[in-house]
Amino acid sequence: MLLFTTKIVGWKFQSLKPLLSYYKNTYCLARALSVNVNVVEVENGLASIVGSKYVATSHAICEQHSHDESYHRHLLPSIVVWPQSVGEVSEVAKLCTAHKMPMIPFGTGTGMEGGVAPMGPSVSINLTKLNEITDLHLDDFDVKAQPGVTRKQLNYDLRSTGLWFPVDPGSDASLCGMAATGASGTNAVRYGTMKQNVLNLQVVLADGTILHTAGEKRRCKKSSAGYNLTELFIGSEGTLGFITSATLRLHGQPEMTKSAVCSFPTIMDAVNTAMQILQCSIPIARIELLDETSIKAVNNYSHLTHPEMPHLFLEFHGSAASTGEQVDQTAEIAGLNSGSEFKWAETQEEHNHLWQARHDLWYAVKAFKPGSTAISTDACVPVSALAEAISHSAALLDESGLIGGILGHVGDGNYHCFVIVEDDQAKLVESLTKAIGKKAIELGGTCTGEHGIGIGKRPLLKEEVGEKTLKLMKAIKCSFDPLGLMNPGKVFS
Ligand SMILES: Cc1cc2c(cc1C)N(C[C@H](O)[C@H](O)[C@H](O)COP(=O)(O)OP(=O)(O)OC[C@H]1O[C@@H](n3cnc4c(N)ncnc43)[C@H](O)[C@@H]1O)c1[nH]c(=O)[nH]c(=O)c1N2
Ligand SMILES: O=C(O)C(=O)Cc1ccccc1
Ligand SMILES: [Mn+2]
Repeated sequence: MLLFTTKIVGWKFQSLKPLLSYYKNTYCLARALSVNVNVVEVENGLASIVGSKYVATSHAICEQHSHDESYHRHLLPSIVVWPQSVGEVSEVAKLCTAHKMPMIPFGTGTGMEGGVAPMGPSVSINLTKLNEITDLHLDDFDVKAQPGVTRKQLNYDLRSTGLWFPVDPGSDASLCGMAATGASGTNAVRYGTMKQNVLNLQVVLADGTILHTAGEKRRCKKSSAGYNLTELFIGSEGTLGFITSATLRLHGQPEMTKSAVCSFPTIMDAVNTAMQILQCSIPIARIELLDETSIKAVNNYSHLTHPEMPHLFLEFHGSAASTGEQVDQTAEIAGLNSGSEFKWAETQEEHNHLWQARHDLWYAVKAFKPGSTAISTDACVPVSALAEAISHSAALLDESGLIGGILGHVGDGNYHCFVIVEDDQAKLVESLTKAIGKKAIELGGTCTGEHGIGIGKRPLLKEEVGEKTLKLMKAIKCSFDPLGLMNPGKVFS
């Protein structure tokens, strides 16, 4: 499929032969991308090329760029490049377009839906070398971050300003990758998802065009000026272009933070508590459901001793008076649903340990059976439908006989059902994830609240949005990327 047949000239190399026999096309692309490359090492038939503007890679590096945190495994990228500036991203895009070479933006590779996995010969474009935080406006609560900046890095840099960026997938993902997947996490119930927290994006299109989705320098909290191209890019999963900076909305650090856990006899008691907290409009900052299996995983992995029962992990933000009021109301609702007394994180260490354990749940789940595969669903329903959705998933899980459990950002109606599988159980998992996605759709929800469509949920997208809407989405994609070079095989088949 690759179109490079040009003669290789102007290269210094140690051994060309293995490369040519295996990866002739890759090699030609590398040459197209940079004229000053020195091949310093040849490993497993692939080139490790350093000392150039763009860096091509060894087999190990290609392997690293062939997958994210999910089970999806396809091909290795033909080559990996690290542009050092937005101009270089544009240059790479122009070259790829000239050679009709598919391009895959790579953030930190923490995605859960195979978004960075090549489906055919492709260039993986690692954006982490662009890692500046610029344009911090303390008075306006906004900041601009390049794609190499992660959420932890941003919050570390902001720590003495009184401001913070609250969207937190448990991973230390890149902020632009988070925009690309429409990420959220535990604080979204209070502070919103990436959709509510991005004011503008700089993007590079497949043909190399550089533009700002809301217009250059725009950083206002509202705008009615034309189409909302910023939101169009949020959740686009690298299929529309490269996000090369994100202008983000910041928030004031809460005056007071209180965290507690509460156990319940049944998962439904916990879910009903969450629903009632929201229906009473308590401005809770975090309300996370962990079923019995999730608690077992957390206890084992993070050395905690929670009773092996369904739990809500809770966090309250505000002044002493307002958190006190929120806590009293929440405790009353939990009590009415047979919830236990709250167990408080008394010190900063306990607080950090509690939330780190929650954020590490993915690794805790994987540690259940080392060497096996963990699979996660990501349904989201209107909060009033949460009890029905979760009891449906719990029943399916029970019937399947698989090791698995349920956890969720229940304040948003978003929950993950996870299972641990062996390789020969793929069919079983496929039917389980499909059934959970379909049920969420039937209840007015979505098959993905935060992880994206990626590879595995492409058939569900049609079911969710309908044929006409899907056709329009494809037409939009085509107007940004007429040759279909941006992350092909993702979102759409
Ligand atoms: C332990 C753990 C826990 C969680 C999660 C992961 C892990 C490992 N996640 C998922 C993940 O962290 C989330 O999807 C991030 O937004 C992915 O960001 P990366 O930078 O890693 O993108 P990654 O590199 O994985 O890419 C993801 C997709 O975005 C595209 N992309 C990346 N950077 C881009 C850019 N600059 N321009 C254009 N396209 C780009 C890629 O092409 C790909 O399609 C999550 N998520 C969540 O929402 N809530 C949660 O609770 C969690 N929890
Ligand atoms: O931790 C989360 O909220 C995630 O989105 C990742 C995840 C999914 C399923 C099981 C554990 C962690
Ligand atoms: Mn999640």
